[in-house]
Amino acid sequence: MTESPVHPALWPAPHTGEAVDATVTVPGSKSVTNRALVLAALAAEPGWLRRPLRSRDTLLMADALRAMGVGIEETVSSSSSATGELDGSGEAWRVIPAGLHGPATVDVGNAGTVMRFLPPVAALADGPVRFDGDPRSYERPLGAVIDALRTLGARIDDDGRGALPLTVHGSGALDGGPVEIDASSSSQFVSALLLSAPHFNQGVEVRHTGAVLPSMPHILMTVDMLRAVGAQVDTPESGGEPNVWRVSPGALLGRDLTVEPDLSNAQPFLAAALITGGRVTIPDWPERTTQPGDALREIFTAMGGSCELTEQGLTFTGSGTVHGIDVDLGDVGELTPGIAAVAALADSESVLRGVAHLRLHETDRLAALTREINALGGDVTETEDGLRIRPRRLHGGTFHTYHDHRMATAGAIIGLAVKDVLIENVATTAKTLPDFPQMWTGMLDGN
Ligand SMILES: O=C(O)C1=C[C@@H](OP(=O)(O)O)[C@@H](O)[C@H](O)C1
Ligand SMILES: C=C(OP(=O)(O)O)C(=O)O
Repeated sequence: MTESPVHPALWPAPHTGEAVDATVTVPGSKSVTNRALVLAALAAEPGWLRRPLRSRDTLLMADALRAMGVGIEETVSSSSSATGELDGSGEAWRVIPAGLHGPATVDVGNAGTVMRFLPPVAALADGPVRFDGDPRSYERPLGAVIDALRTLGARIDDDGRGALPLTVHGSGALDGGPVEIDASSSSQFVSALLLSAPHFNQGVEVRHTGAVLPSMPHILMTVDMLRAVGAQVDTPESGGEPNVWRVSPGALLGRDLTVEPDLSNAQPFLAAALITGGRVTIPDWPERTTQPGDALREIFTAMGGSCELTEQGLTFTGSGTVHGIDVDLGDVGELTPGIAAVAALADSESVLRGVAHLRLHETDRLAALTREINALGGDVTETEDGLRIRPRRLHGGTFHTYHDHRMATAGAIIGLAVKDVLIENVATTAKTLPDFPQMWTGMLDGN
């Protein structure tokens, strides 16, 4: 772990001895919103994005596309926004595609989706696009995307480390064609190349050469969303070769898309029902989805409790006991911090497998979870590809978050069951869920 705990603000995590009983409306999916923005920006006609997530990661994506010339306007139902700024008051974004222009500057923050999905878009711009971001963005893997784009015809200046900061010198078009890529450290490498590929002269054929490929549902999300805007995509699931995806060149439709709630952001609220033996309903839980958070129905049921999907949404009911679990989370890695928090409160040991790549997420999540749960009296050890968690009686203390939104929500889960837990820099949840503290206290008030 390279970062040290720095932020002074400490948030007393709400604690309760009672079963929670609440309905929690969760804002839109980060992953869907940021894909939809890219695809709408590349479409041949304007489109709508309804109930988009407004959070740091998605506002950075919107700002970056705007910097390259795309129109993104906030609309409200009764009157239109005076300035067109994305101030969060509107209900939908209207995306008006335009020729992509440089020079432009893109701040990726610490958003994996922005730092991976946009360099291929920038390669289509007619001038240089400079990418920079938070200190952690310099450490997150990007070299495979840079190399792949060079193979496909792009000119990119970086400092030779295969990471940010960098400049993509867009020339208005990209050849495209076949490319090999090792995406074992992030599925976002594959998604990035596929999303822009309808605009490459020859489309793309992406061949993953690595030993493992994490977060497969997120690649399926990319493929589904591409097809929904008219792209032709051949995949291993549609009878193609294993680990090979092909996208044909072609125009994309402007669509009217309503974004599903972010099921990974629903996780802490479902966890609250599980660990307090309570009940939480998440409205608008989709019947079918590619979001990895849907796996929580199975995982949290195996850890105790039950769930029911009705017209009201997904209701999860805790049984009053929490069991440990032995599970491969390779497909659903972003759920690991929340599952680790619940596992620390369980009645038996857990082993979380298949998530070595989490060492390169917002922070080294395996090290951060181990250090912070153990600082509260826990017994967590890192394995080669995950965590072994032996539940212990935990005590209060400061839970550091390392600029990682999911560390903050993991700490809040523990604080619900353990008195006097202080979350350092809970504001880091703004990456994907700016209202988290209010939503969390609202849940305890039964809202
Ligand atoms: O494509 C996406 O929207 C995402 C893919 C996953 O990344 P990795 O494959 O790097 O884990 C996931 O963890 C991240 O939160 C979002
Ligand atoms: C890994 C995550 O984010 P990013 O999109 O920045 O990779 C996450 O949200 O858990």
